[in-house]
Amino acid sequence: MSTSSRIFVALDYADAKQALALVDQLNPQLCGLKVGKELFTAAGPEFVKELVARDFDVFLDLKFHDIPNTVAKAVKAAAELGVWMVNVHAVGGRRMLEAAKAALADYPKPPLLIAVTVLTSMTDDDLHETGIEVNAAEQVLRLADLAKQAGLDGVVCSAQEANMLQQACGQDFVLVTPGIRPQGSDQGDQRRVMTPEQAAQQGIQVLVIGRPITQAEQPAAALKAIHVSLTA
Ligand SMILES: O=C(O)c1cc(=O)[nH]c(=O)n1[C@@H]1O[C@H](COP(=O)(O)O)[C@@H](O)[C@H]1O
Repeated sequence: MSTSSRIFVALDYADAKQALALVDQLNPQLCGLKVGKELFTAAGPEFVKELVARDFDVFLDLKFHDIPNTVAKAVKAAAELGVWMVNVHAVGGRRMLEAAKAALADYPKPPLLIAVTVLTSMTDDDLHETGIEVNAAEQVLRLADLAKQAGLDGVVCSAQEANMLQQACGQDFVLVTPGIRPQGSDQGDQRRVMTPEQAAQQGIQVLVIGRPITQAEQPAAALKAIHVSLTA
């Protein structure tokens, strides 16, 4: 399979030392890195800068969701770190999304700005309990449409919704899909999942993969095996 999907490794570690033990074995030409809430809270912006300095494309996954002014400033702070991509929650609404987009207007090479739709850990029933009456796919479509109208570059969704969004939002709209699980690996808290091979076959631009790599006995080897499965 020849694929244009890029793997971003979710560095969900408790501290910089543990994260660097894996990063030291990775090639920035072959994968990007995602820094999320756990590692960012522990290791902070200096750690993000360190990864950028090592030439990795960094996805800063802090899922900003707040009033428009606050989110706009947070997104700007992310751009200052030199990250490649940053995300916000689409449910923050149109004005929040537009403010985030406007905050990046003056950067010659701004990070990609993407919106989280429905978390890949959520089922239709989970959504209904929060007062959302439609199913996950419909809600993903609605939020992706809103994000596109607000001028964002793409969305985070499950690979199960990729085909629907490619048709609705076009091939240039960036799809970022966590909830990727190689055949036979533990699903954990994820619910709307797909294998890396199936996801790559759909032409999804960014596959986010965490525990199947980071919890493996040999994480670098686990990543390599996934790469091989995508290019075989
Ligand atoms: O925005 C994200 O990255 C994200 C959105 C989403 O809907 N689901 C989701 O799992 N993520 C993140 O993607 C990573 C998935 O990790 P694993 O489930 O360990 O592969 C985690 O760091 C999550 O925080």
